[in-house]
Amino acid sequence: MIRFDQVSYSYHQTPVLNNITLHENEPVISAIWGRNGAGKTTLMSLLAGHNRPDDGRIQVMGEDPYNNLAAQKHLCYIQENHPLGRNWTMNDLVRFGQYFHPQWNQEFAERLIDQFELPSKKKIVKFSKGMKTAAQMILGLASYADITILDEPTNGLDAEKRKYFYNALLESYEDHPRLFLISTHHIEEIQPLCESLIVLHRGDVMYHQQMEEIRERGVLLTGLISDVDLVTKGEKIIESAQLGSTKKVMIDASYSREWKDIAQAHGLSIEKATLQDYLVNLTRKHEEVKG
Ligand SMILES: Nc1ncnc2c1ncn2[C@@H]1O[C@H](COP(=O)(O)OP(=O)(O)OP(=O)(O)O)[C@@H](O)[C@H]1O
Repeated sequence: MIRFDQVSYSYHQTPVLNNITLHENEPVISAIWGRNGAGKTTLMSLLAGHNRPDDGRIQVMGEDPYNNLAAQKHLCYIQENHPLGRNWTMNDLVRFGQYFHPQWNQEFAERLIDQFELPSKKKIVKFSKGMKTAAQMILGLASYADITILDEPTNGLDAEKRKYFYNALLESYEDHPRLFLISTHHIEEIQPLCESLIVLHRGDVMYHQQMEEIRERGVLLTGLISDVDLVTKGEKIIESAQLGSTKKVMIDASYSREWKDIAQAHGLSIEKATLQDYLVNLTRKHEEVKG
């Protein structure tokens, strides 16, 4: 469905994406995670055809997305602070959606507008931050575009509205499976919905894996320093802290039956790290190793 082959991109001679290769061949919900400045927005805007790579090739449904209507008809890219007409109301936004997206689902759009309690005649520029985000997400979800790209889709949404968004995302995906690429800093909330995870780090694809594999990773062990050191010898430790005679470490391993047995045998407490903490530590460790 999408392909990046050895793609590089720089802003004014400063490299931002370095020789990226990334293929997503199936309709899945895929999360893109990375720390600030990792290159997520740049990658998404290249995919949407807003910019052209310096090197390499990008394809959307077999087409180069840059300046190409044949690719654009498959795409819906909702940026953070998506540019909308100054005088637009929700009625205008829906008309725009119907006009630009051949697979637009009007009934779904109307239902979401009701659910998010968005006034149909008020100018969107006068909406609150969360209401603006909801308006943009309705455009993305109801587009039913084959490739839907959402940049930080829950920014400014309160807990209840985020829940509405996740339910709407799942409903629309189940109704019409397609590729969703969703960049987020809030990986814990969205990970149950995602089948794939792309981790971008300093302009490189550090991981592109099945979510079910990566969500099991990150084991926290706590106990006496000597016991912790003994069982973690040879393991990849991605975080470590000591307090008196107690040590707590996070290791880059799967939270398995085997690790639970080892912990019990050595009197250590064991927990699953959150995915967010695991990814933060993993990318930090990567930086330390690379120097
Ligand atoms: N228009 C631009 N001109 C120059 N540099 C830019 C421009 N846009 C982004 N950059 C730089 O490119 C790098 C990647 O930025 P990008 O916005 O793609 O990262 P991101 O992963 O989306 O970050 P965040 O999580 O903070 O939104 C950063 O170093 C940023 O400063």
